[in-house]
Amino acid sequence: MRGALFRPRLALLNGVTAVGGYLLFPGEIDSVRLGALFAGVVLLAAAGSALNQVLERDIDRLMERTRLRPLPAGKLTLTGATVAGCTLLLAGSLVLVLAGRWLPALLGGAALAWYLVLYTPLKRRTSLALAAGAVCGAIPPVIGWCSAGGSPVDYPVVLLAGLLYLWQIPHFWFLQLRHADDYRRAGIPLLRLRSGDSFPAGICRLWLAALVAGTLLLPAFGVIGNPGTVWFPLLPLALGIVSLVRSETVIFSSLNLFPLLLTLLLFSR
Ligand code: HEM
Ligand SMILES: CC(C)=CCC/C(C)=C/CC/C(C)=C/COP(=O)(O)OP(=O)(O)O
Repeated sequence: MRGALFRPRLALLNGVTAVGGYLLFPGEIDSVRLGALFAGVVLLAAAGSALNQVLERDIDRLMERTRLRPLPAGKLTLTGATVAGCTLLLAGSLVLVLAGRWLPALLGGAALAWYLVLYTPLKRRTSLALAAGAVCGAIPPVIGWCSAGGSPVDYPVVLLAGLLYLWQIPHFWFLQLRHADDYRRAGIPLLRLRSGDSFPAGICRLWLAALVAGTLLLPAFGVIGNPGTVWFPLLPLALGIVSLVRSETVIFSSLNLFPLLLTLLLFSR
């Protein structure tokens, strides 16, 4: 997906995590509202990707990983990418409003604003931008929970969003380990614990252990209920095994399954 303006896999997985938030809410499943929620979040996440690439077209040109994207590759004009992103932004917001409530659309707009106005500029200045960026990716399940009728501060969705927040840190760190030279070339600051050192993979694995521990809390708080609890131990077990693998590329690809597997467990509630 190195040349995708909308980064479809990232957008679809954000839609999946929004569905997870919807399924977590106790009550009847309204399939039309669920479909509108999924479509709305996917459209907003795709809009975010396109507008992020408009803002980052200069550094995307400098990195092997992103130089084939439509803007640096000259396949799309700046106006074309901006119009595409704004069109998806409007479409996604409209679909979320038509799904029946204003709050999900407001949360979606807030997540995009946070991503484009805060995270994207901050990323050029400090490696701690990641802590801000992870807020964006933790919002889709809250959108789903609110679309089902819940409040953003209900503890089950706070726990689910908190776990997704935790997951995004190693999700990015293992990518950063693989593309460190790319990021240095683009002048993007990377987290280092001591000046000059490259980032120790050990910290990433320690964080994965924390993610396993956080995942184990889900049944304790009733987030995963029967019959999901029968299958549940497979998730932290798989996560624990992945964290022992040597290849950072394999860990990055395997970690991308985490939000999907978590949502499947919520389907089985
Ligand atoms: C702090 C938050 C996040 C950061 C910094 C981040 C960073 C990245 C980066 C840099 C890539 C590589 C993209 C490329 O090379 O084109 C990527 C890929 C990906 N991200 Fe994230 N991401 C974040 C949050 C999320 C969230 C919330 C999701 C979904 C729930 C997600 C799902 C994915 C997927 C599925 C890929 C693989 C895309 C592909 O290969 O096409 N990410 N992420
Ligand atoms: C509901 C809704 C719209 C939620 C927002 C979901 C969203 C856009 C999550 C992605 C978060 C993120 C920081 C991606 C990486 O961008 P990057 O610029 O670091 O990646 P890059 O280097 O590949 O461009």
